[in-house]
Amino acid sequence: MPTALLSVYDKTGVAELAASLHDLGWSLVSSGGTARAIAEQGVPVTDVADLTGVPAILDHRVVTLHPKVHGGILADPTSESHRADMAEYGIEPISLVVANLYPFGSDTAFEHGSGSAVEMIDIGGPAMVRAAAKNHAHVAIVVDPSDYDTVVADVREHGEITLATRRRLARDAFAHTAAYDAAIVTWFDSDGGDGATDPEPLPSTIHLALERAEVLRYGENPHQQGARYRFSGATSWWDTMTQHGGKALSYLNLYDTEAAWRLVHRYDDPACVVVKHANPCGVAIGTTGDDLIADAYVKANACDPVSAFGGIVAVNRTVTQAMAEPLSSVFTEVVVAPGFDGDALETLLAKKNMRVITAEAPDEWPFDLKPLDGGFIVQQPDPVSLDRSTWQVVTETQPTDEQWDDLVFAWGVCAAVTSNAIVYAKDRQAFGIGAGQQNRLDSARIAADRSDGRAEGGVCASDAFFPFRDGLDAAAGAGIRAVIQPGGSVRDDEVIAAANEHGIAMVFTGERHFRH
Ligand SMILES: NC(=O)c1ncn([C@@H]2O[C@H](COP(=O)(O)O)[C@@H](O)[C@H]2O)c1NC=O
Repeated sequence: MPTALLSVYDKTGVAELAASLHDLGWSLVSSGGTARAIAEQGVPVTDVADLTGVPAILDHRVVTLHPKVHGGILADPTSESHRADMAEYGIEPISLVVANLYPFGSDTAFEHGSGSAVEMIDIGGPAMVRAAAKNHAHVAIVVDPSDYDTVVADVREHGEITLATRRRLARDAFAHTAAYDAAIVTWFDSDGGDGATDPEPLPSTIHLALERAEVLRYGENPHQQGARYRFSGATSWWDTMTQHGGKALSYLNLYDTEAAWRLVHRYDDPACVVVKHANPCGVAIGTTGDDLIADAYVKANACDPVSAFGGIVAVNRTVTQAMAEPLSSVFTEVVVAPGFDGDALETLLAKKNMRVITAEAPDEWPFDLKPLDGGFIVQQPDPVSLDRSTWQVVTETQPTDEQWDDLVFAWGVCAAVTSNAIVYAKDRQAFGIGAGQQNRLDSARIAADRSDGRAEGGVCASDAFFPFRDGLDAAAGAGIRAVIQPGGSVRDDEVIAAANEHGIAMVFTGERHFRH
């Protein structure tokens, strides 16, 4: 009669599994709480304390850590010396381990204070999981309740859990304990484990444990496979968002939607962002009329309607019917918002190719990783401050109140644009976004070209300093009256003099926002 050892934190389905195994002739051993859950269903089970002769001690820190348990899991029945040890110490073989761990890596575990978080570090569980996974030639290990049916089906069909299943389960088991340990390391790095040590922003090791959340139709191009992965055991707004019909999101939809969703959350006022190829091609704040979010959309779309075709639209307010109507006449891949009025949703869902998404605000992850041969280059994410208290006016001319509003707005947009980035804006509406050029002058030319005179009297934002006065002269030529940039060029004096010559107000933020 084969023996299964069951010791689970998440008791979902464990009594049903135990009942099935019992019906198939297995005997069952289980740790205290799990044994009770099984016995309550009338299934015979031996408490592990009766097997080891030692009760759970040290407040559950030592329960299954015993040679009779680990010997039973790790024994190789084909080994003569193992068989001799088993006979000498009265060890019975265990053919199946069902274990799931204290949920340390989950959001709930992090709600515990430091002291109780330590108690959420499972020791006996991982020891059993790793032991069974190591000995997968003879033992099956199940860490996920969704595998219970597979195990029962295997036993019914083959009289045992097949080697193929055992290998797959062992692989998943090691992935499970690796993710578990990664969560513990991350917890130490986030507050030093005791809340007293300053976390190191870029620690000596980074432990990524990712689980495939969805397989995508393809990657960036149809010949590349693509999938979305998330941190094991954690969820983000991507997991909680609701897609109201429409086709599945593609790899590029995910990438561009993230860019749009992040940028629109930079603003408190009703705002709309249109993104194409990860760069904004329209951004506006709603300022006029009864329906500010509709106003923001119409203005954002007007920035560059050619690029907005097939774009991603993000707003930071509920989508109204007044916004949905003009939006429905523009081919749009994705619209993402915190909510939709009922009639607006109906209007948009009538557009078969539009993916309509309700989502929560995005989170920030502590690392920004970019692949490099043999690893990644890692940095902290770029925090973009729109607080002007530390900014400095460096020209004789001071910005007017309206220009200040536009400068703050344009700085927020500019920091989300691929370098070199130049943004022309007026009345908190972007009119020209020059992105991704290898020289700043070309970005300025593109911004001026796209603005087509509409930013006259408005402002210009530059993600890095102007190395020469030519960019400033180009902005002046386009009728720009105020400029925001980090400053810090060896030719700042020359650039400031140019601004003074043109009677332009110029603000230095002291912070560069290159974006590659
Ligand atoms: N200390 C031990 O020997 C030990 N053995 C098993 N556990 C864990 O205890 C939980 C099950 O306990 P119970 O069956 O008493 O509810 C499982 O999450 C299992 O991983 C242990 N707990 C923590 O390390």
